[in-house]
Amino acid sequence: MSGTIAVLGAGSWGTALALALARNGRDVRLWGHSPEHTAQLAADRENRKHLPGTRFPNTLIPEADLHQAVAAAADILIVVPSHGFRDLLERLAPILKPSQRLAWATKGLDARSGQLLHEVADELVGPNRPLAVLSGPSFAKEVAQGLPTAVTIAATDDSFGKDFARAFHSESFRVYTSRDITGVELGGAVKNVLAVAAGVSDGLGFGANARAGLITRGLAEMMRLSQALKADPQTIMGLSGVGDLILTCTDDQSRNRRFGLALGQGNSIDEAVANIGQTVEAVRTAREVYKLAQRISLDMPICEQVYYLVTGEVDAETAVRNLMARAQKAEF
Ligand SMILES: NC(=O)C1=CN([C@@H]2O[C@H](COP(=O)(O)OP(=O)(O)OC[C@H]3O[C@@H](n4cnc5c(N)ncnc54)[C@H](O)[C@@H]3O)[C@@H](O)[C@H]2O)C=CC1
Ligand SMILES: O=C(CO)COP(=O)(O)O
Repeated sequence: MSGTIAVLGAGSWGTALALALARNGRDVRLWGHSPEHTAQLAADRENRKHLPGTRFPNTLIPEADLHQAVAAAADILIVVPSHGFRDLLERLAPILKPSQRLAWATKGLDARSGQLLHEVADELVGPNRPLAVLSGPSFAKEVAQGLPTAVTIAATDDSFGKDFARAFHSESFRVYTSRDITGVELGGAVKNVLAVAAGVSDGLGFGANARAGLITRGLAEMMRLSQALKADPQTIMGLSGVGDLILTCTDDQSRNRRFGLALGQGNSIDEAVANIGQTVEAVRTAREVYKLAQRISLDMPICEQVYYLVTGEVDAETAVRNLMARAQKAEF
């Protein structure tokens, strides 16, 4: 990755990643789907409105026009919420050049088909285009502030993986490479669902034992799903699996955890989503993970109860009772 990188998606994560790339000496075009928001970013290069103290380097250029952002770029990084991933790829398909490689930092599954995002990318802009995913324990605000962070980049193509990692890698942003796209994507999607469960438990005041139990049994569900989909179990023990699971289940910067906390404290789904005011991926991902587990007859009881919660079929206390009432079984 030596030329300009187009970061498509100017929410908190796209902006933080654009900052990380630009600070690392890369030319970046940052496209957002709201022209007003992009204009505001261009007018406020000190980033005072969103995150004071995170000035945009001169090499970071907000761009309201998708075609211009893509035309200027050697490679593309998508950072829109998962519900916008397929639509954006459909817009990109006719304008991407064959030489442009495609990466994303979106966490979730395709809401229309339940597919993993690399399957959607392969279908819409493949089949031979190098693809990569960036994931791991990384709150946008901390990355934007330049605080130490470690993530994983999994790529279909070793040279793309290495180039993309190099574009980000710095003293404050450590990037590990992987070939296991499926495992990295699964970890990033499922941890959001489990963070809701951890939040619910804490919102109900269940304490530290319950939280640690949920994280550990949640990890077992993540592992089971990754094995069923032929991902590498080691990936689940890495940054994009257990690393992000711990981060998201234990720190209130997580929107998914805060969503669960709000439900545990008796708020409705709509109230919780409105109060957070940003993307809460698990509201959709819980549905997709549930359907996937059903399709392949996989036991994922915590994810299942989160699905019943987000579809309004149970309340927080019933979800917990349902989990605790399960038959006794061997741990492994
Ligand atoms: N914020 C974080 O700390 C991290 C977020 N992520 C992931 O990054 C993705 C994006 O999340 P955030 O930037 O945090 O969300 P955000 O809520 O901060 O911003 C989302 C942005 O996407 C735009 N948007 C909404 N619908 C869209 C569509 N259909 N097409 C294009 N753009 C659309 C919104 O205008 C907004 O600017 C999610 O999948 C999230 O899980 C991953 C790691 C860290
Ligand atoms: O993925 C994240 C950190 O790695 C952000 O989590 P939330 O979307 O729950 O805020």
